[in-house]
Amino acid sequence: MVAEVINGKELSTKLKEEMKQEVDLLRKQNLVPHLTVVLVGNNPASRSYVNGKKRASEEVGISSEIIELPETVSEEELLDVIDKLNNEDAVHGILVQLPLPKQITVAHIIEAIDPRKDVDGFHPINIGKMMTGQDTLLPCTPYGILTMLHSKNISIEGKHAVVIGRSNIVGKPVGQLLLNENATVTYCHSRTKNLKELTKQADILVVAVGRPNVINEEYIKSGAVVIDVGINRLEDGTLTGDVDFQSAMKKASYITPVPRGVGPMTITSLLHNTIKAAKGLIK
Ligand SMILES: Nc1nc(=O)c2c([nH]1)NC[C@@H]1CN(c3ccc(C(=O)N[C@@H](CCC(=O)O)C(=O)O)cc3)C=[N+]21
Repeated sequence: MVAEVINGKELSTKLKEEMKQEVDLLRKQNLVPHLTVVLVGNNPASRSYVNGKKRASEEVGISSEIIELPETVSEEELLDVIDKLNNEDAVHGILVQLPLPKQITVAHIIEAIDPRKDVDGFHPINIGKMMTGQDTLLPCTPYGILTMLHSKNISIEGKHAVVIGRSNIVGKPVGQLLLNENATVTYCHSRTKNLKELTKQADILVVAVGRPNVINEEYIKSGAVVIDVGINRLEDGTLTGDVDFQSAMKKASYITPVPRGVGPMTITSLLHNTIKAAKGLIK
């Protein structure tokens, strides 16, 4: 079997065209969706991601701004910035780029964001709504992954989904979204003892480890759907996922590449959430 590649870049282009139409209509009603991104410090990867988000916003007509704060900013000062944005009616979405410097406790920042403006879907209220199956702003990477599966009409109900990774921003919520669509979900992580035994049972395998080449054909059941969430920058500057793509191609039915896979879909979800927040759909 040779897997079909799910091209996230192409899918995101198509979805951005649809969103542009919707934003054009909103603009005619004098509603200009606005995203504010807060960037702390000078991490080049963060800067590059933030620029990608701004560029994508412009493509669909969402207005966006980047607030840059120094690496030395205090938690109090950052909370102050968030408070102002919470109270600014023209700001519909607030995203604080992670990671943050160590003097700042991430949970304090996330909890300070108005849940209705939490376009990352990281606020505990939004996580709780997601867990209880209520409509809300969903975490961008997991939502992007579900959109990729839906785009290929890949059925989720009754399937065994194995998620490797248990971060709050990817592993845990992607498992929850798959469960919400009636998958049987297994979480694996660094303390899992029989990883290969478990991954070989997966109909849908989501790999969010953060290390290159941790999964190859030996870990994959024939015909499985393989979703690679890894973004690893190698020494020569190239990007690679967590999955050995060439090897996995031989076993999977569908596979997502890196780059041009999950990454662009994360940004597409952010735009979707910003439009949803602007429309005031989140109570
Ligand atoms: N508050 C917050 N929200 C985030 O959503 C968030 C974050 N912090 N911190 C960092 C991670 C990472 N992330 C990516 C988004 C797009 C690509 C992406 O578009 N990647 C392209 C390649 C881009 C390139 O060449 O550098 C691709 O995979 O094809 C990657 C990574 C969002 N994150």
